[in-house]
This record gives sequence, C-alpha cells and structure tokens, in this order.
Amino acid sequence: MSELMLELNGISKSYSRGKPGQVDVLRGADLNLRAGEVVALLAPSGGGKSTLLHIAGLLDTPDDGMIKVGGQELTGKGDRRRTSVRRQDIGFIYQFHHLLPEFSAVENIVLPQLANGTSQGEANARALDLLTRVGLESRADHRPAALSGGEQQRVAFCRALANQPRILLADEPTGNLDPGTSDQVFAALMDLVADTGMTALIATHNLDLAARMDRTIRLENGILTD
Ligand SMILES: Nc1ncnc2c1ncn2[C@@H]1O[C@H](COP(=O)(O)OP(=O)(O)OP(=O)(O)O)[C@@H](O)[C@H]1O
Repeated sequence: MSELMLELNGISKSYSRGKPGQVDVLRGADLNLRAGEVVALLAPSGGGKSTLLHIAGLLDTPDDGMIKVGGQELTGKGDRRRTSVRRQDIGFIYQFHHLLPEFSAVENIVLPQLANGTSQGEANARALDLLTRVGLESRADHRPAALSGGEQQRVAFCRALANQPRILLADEPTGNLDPGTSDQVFAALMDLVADTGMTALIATHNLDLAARMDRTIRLENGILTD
C-alpha cells in the first residue's frame, strides 16, 4: 500500500455562518488519496466541488476538520506555512486557463518557477520540455490570444506542473472545450500525470473521462462517497 499523499478528515464548511440563509456546503467530508492515484471527483452543479478543491489546495480553510499533505498535518498552521506547502506541493488547473495575456506560452510556464527560486535557464528548459510533451513546442513564443482554446488549456496544464507539485487539483479542466477537443486535451493531461507519477484529483461532469481514472468519488450532500 503506497503512502497517503492527501488526507482530508471531517471537513466542514458553511457560508454565511450563523445568519439566515446559511449554506452548509461540506458536512464532514473525508478523502484519502494515495501517492500516484488519479481520482475523478463527481459532483452536482453547486454541490461544493470548488469549495472542496480550494480547501484541499490550501487556498481556503475549513470551519472544521483536518488536512494532511504528504503526511504533514496542516490544520491550524499559519498562512506562511500553508502558502509554502501550496507553492511546492500543489498544482491547480481551472476550467478557464487564467494565463497571463501579455506573456508568451513559455513565459507563462517560466514565471511560477522563477517565483519559486529556479534559475532562468533551468526554468526555460523545463517549460520547453513540458510544452513538447503536450505537442506545443512550435507555439512556445505565442501569446495566449494566438492559441486555440485547447492549446491554451494545455499551456495551463504545463504551468500547473512547472514546479513539479506532488499533487494536482483540477476543477473541470476540459469543461469549456468542445467534446472532441476535450478528449484530446484530456488525453494530454492523463499522459502528463502518468509521466510524472503525480497524485491527482480531477473534478469533471464527464463520466467517460471519469472512467479513465483510477477511481471515482462522489460529493453529495456535503460528504464524499466511493
Ligand atoms: N463565498 C460564498 N459565499 C456564499 N455562498 C457561497 C460562496 N461560495 C460558494 N457558495 C455557495 O456554496 C455552494 C457550493 O459552491 P461551489 O462553488 O463549491 O460549488 P461547485 O460544486 O463548484 O459548483 P459548480 O459545479 O456550479 O461550479 C453553492 O450553493 C454556492 O452558491
């Protein structure tokens, strides 16, 4: 049995707490991801999937519950500690790419590495390697506006992986693409994940895509079930 890479235990989160209209989004959600597992997260719209991913990715804090990354307890740790674990260990992919429009594809992948202390030469080499792996080496110097939606999203995958995170969290990573493109781009993502041996939690509404992952978990009524 491989080690646990991400553990959530009894996670609860409500919005507008204590006020009329309080929304209890998570009600004691438990999740264990083993190192190298690729897991699909299925949830109804508005079911709390983004809230869960933000908490798992240390972007938001739960009202209650425990979070461990790589066996390290992070519950109640200060912002600096959480930010450092997030930068080193966690990569995010959103439904929309959020690439910086004034920078080229390669620069978008280099910048987070420079922010993490990697040298320019090393960062460039890694960015080009990642772009090659998703078939975009010839587009390295194009700005996002000059790329198709599928190409933009592949660049966003490369950026998420730039700092070699141990955990990848993706919120409907191919949700804004047409079905054909979504399939191709998703295959590129699965190849990248397999190559790097990363642990991944990928939210999708697409059952065909979910079936290509190691297992599926469902978020329903604020709890996670297999
Ligand atoms: N900051 C907030 N304040 C109040 N309510 C919020 C806030 N953020 C989210 N919610 C509510 O919490 C619920 C879950 O939101 P969340 O964004 O996690 O859902 P989701 O499953 O990602 O939705 P979708 O699939 O439609 O993107 C929704 O009912 C939403 O309206």
